Amino acid sequence: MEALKIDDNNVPSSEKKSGVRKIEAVEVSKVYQTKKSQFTALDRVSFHVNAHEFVSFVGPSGCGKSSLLRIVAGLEPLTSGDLTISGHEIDGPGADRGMVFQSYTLFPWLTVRENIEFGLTLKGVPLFEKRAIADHFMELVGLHKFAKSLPKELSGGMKQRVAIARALANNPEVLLMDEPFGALDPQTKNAMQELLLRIWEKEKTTVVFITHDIEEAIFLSQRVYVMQAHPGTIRSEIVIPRGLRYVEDAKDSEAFVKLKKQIISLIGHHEE
Ligand SMILES: Nc1ncnc2c1ncn2[C@@H]1O[C@H](COP(=O)(O)OP(=O)(O)OP(=O)(O)O)[C@@H](O)[C@H]1O
Repeated sequence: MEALKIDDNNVPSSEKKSGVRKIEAVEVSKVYQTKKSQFTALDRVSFHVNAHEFVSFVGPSGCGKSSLLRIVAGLEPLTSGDLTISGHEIDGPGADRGMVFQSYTLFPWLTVRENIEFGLTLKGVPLFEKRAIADHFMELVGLHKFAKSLPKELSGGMKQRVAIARALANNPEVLLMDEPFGALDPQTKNAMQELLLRIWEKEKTTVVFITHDIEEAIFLSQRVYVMQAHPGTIRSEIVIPRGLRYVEDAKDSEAFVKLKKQIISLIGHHEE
């Protein structure tokens, strides 16, 4: 794995400190068994995510991004290697991990409030507490006026805001996001990125984010793992200077564009 050297003078010292390891993957491989053959989707992938960190994975289609996230979510078993969350091996889905997918996964027959309260209802959280938690997260994603709306009455961006609120309401240690804004129009996508950053800064949830969109990964993350396909491996780990996104028109700044080009060339080189 090759590490790019990026000037991180803008990164506040608090972000430079190596934090507590939340997720640790050591040589994780995933081999899918089809009827006739085997397919290695991930080949000895090692990475880590510190507590409260925002880490993205980018890479060409088929490099195993979704497989990786599904393994971390416990939805898919790994074939070999070690994968721990807070030091514990992952052996299935758990309340410590919340998921937000690209496709809208809200319950269509439940209102916004009921969708957000769903996990809390399952856990038997008392009504008063449940209401207060849902109120907090509806406020956080700006949907308090839509508490009684059904998903079909909401736009795509609003549905994803409910999905984020629903995941966070369960107080997960890690938020796993698989192309959550992939189906949104550019304007809504930008607004959602800003919202997610505000939420992350406020709640300090650990976020693992999968995206095709290099610009999105640079804008949101503290670190980006660049993957390559055939077989899926990690090509590079890039530390994103935090100051990068806090300048005006951040995505058009020289440093941002330079970084984007570097990542494109890393991915492009291996897509040939
Ligand atoms: N259940 C499965 N059985 C067999 N092969 C699979 C299975 N799931 C994924 N694969 C293969 O593993 C590889 C990695 O798939 P994965 O969806 O993880 O990649 P990805 O990087 O998320 O792709 P994309 O960006 O296109 O969503 C692909 O070649 C895919 O065809």
